[in-house]
Amino acid sequence: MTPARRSSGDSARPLAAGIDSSTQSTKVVVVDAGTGAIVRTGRAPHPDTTEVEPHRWWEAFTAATSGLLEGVSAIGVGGQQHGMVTLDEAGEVVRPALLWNDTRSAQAAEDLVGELGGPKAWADAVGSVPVASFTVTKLRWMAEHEPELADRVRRVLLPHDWLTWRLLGGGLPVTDRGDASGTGYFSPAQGTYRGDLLKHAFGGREPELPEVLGPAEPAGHTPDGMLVSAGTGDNMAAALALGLGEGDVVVSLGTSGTVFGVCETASADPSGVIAGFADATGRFLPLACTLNAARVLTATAAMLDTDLAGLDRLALAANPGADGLTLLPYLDGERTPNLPDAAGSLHGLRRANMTPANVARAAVEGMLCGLAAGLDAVRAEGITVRRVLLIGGAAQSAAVRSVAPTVFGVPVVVPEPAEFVALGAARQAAWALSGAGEPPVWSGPGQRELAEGDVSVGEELRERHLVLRELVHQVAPRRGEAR
Ligand SMILES: Nc1ncnc2c1ncn2[C@@H]1O[C@H](COP(=O)(O)OP(=O)(O)O)[C@@H](O)[C@H]1O
Ligand SMILES: O=C(CO)[C@@H](O)[C@H](O)COP(=O)(O)O
Repeated sequence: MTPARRSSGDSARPLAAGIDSSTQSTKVVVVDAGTGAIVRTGRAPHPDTTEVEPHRWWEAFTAATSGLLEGVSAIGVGGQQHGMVTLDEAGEVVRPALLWNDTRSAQAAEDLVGELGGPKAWADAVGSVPVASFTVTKLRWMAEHEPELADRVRRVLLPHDWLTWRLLGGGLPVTDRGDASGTGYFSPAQGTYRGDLLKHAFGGREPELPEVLGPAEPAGHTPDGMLVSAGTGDNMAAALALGLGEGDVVVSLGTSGTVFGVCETASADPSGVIAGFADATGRFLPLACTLNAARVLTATAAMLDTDLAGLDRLALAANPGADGLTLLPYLDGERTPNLPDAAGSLHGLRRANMTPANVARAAVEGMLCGLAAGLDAVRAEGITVRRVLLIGGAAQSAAVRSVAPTVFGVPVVVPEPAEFVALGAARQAAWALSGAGEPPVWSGPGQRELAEGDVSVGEELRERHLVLRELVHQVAPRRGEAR
């Protein structure tokens, strides 16, 4: 049946919707497609686990969009990267999706890197050296641990691919080069899948993969006529919303901590620190990702028997440097550096400095120092860091805003309002709707520049972080030390 198309003529000002289906929740923005002005917003939580039944994302999407999509002409989905969604012959989910932050495939990652020529060969082939986050390692894990289930898999999708496919009401799944570049079986430089790597990883099985659409290519229409854009990964969507210029580097503090900029050439970092992703406009998005960001603050607040506002108050009451306390927050293991089995450390304790305020401060400083190391890695890729754009849930924290300029050592701005993944997905949808060669020009977000940091304190904090990191490297379980 031909869907009833909603043309932009249905109303004087067409609306576009953007979805952010990230680790902890689904967020929705509905905007004026011409200006980007926000008209409506919604959100709904996701389960707090590292394997999730994809239908739970659909439930969250349904709840978050309830009553919001009336009159919307186009919709796009930005999703958490890397998650493994497996479908059988009938399009049913074979097993719950393994998310980017599920580290069970760490050994599979090491094995794959060793089997197929080592880190440089992987970086050259797919732009990244796979760690447990990457889809290809999850497929290897499944082939080894759940071979009967693996035999049933006919298609492999990413979270945003699956949601887009559900929005379209079925048919052949699609993706975009941004999200595809996080699989470990797609070459961002060539713009093609590496079916040979997928087949090897998945024990000789050759599941079908979604077609890779161009940045503004429509994926189709929903049964009731909304245009659906290709969608992309959440970091790529945020980059599209922010319209990054020369010298702009984003630090996103969600469940993951990410550091990225946009450039014209593909990255291939054999150290594995930088993932050489593609972006959502036809360019590239070198990115460093830590496993421990916003949740370091929620976990520390819980330990101190307070809430996030209380944690802010404590951290701001402490001296810079937390009187010598250093927290290395590998609370869920770590991805960068690749220490999936490591644990966190609190170092430098003395009777005089063991206060809740110092622990709160050390948590904020420790989380940010991990991202400062990511900034150095992005610089090493040739990206100029003139200023940091601070986004993600934990960018709302007053303590984070106070400490970030010191730790990063460059000017830091906080763009407002906050939901840039959803806004980027909406911008992509508006772009696909317009049929134009370039994304719509929206007035950029309001920006607040944070007060300048203290250069010498910043240097000392980063140095302390690196020293503790070296110590932890020496005692961390050996498997994680390969890179
Ligand atoms: N004021 C705040 N201070 C510190 N953390 C915050 C604050 N507001 C939200 N967060 C944290 O931000 C996280 C959610 O951020 P978000 O970017 O939406 O994550 P994700 O995209 O991974 O789902 C949660 O862990 C939440 O506790
Ligand atoms: O794995 C990565 C990037 O490579 C993560 O950034 C995920 O894309 C999840 O993002 P958040 O939910 O933390 O925003």
